[in-house]
Amino acid sequence: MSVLKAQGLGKIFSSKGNVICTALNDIDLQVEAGEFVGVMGPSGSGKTTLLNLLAAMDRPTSGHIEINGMNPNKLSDKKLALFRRRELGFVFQDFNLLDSLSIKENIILPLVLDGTAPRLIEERLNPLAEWLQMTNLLNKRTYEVSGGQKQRAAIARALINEPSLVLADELTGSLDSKSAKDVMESLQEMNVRLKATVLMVTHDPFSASYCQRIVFIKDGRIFSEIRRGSNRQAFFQQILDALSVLGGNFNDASFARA
Ligand SMILES: Nc1ncnc2c1ncn2[C@@H]1O[C@H](COP(=O)(O)OP(=O)(O)OP(=O)(O)O)[C@@H](O)[C@H]1O
Repeated sequence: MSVLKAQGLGKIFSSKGNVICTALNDIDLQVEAGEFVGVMGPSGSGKTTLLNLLAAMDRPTSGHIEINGMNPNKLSDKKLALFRRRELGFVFQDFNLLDSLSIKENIILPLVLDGTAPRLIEERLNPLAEWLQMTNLLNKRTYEVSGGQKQRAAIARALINEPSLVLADELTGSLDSKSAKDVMESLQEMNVRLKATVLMVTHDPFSASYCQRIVFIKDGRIFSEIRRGSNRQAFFQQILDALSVLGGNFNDASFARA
């Protein structure tokens, strides 16, 4: 079953009727339930624009999007806010945790905002905290944990309401290589255990090598796509090869750490 269907998606930025930039052009993208998909492309290729459209933070100028059978662009503002909270989970580069809350309070926030019963909150939180090795961090403040631990808390927050789709934007971009590895292993484990469907934008070939499929975009269009076999290291090499064909600027520092 497709969780995400984007068809003929286009985005033109314009001002006073003048086209400034065609950021996306005729993007067809389908993501199946339980898939872990990466989106890569050179700087300016349209990755953030695509993510903003899928997150319904911005509207396409052509084409349409369906997430779990719903077109977010047809929802009223109130229903759209609910849609984002229930159907989507977000993981950002800079964690977006609230410093005034504990790690536990941050993780359970989407359920608290939804008025979920405390017993159900605990039932959802406890296995997640255990799988993400966060049980002993739950009562800590955000400034008492490492960057990798913050990002694992953000992953738990994104998953706690069992969303249809998790959207991640450069989630390892602020982390050292050891923490990046921990975070990608955690996300992969959540993909396997919870069958979470994940779409992740990244510049980093190492992080991308945890995905099952990578879609490459260039100049706002889908350029190519590769699928992972059983071996992550071999996939890392495939990604490097695909990037060298694609051209553009990538994060060279990560190229050495398969
Ligand atoms: N609000 C905007 N107004 C005008 N042009 C925009 C706007 N947002 C993005 N663009 C342009 O759209 C194109 C795609 O930008 P986008 O930010 O999606 O690329 P990206 O692949 O995410 O780049 P990066 O990897 O550097 O973050 C670029 O040419 C950019 O300048």
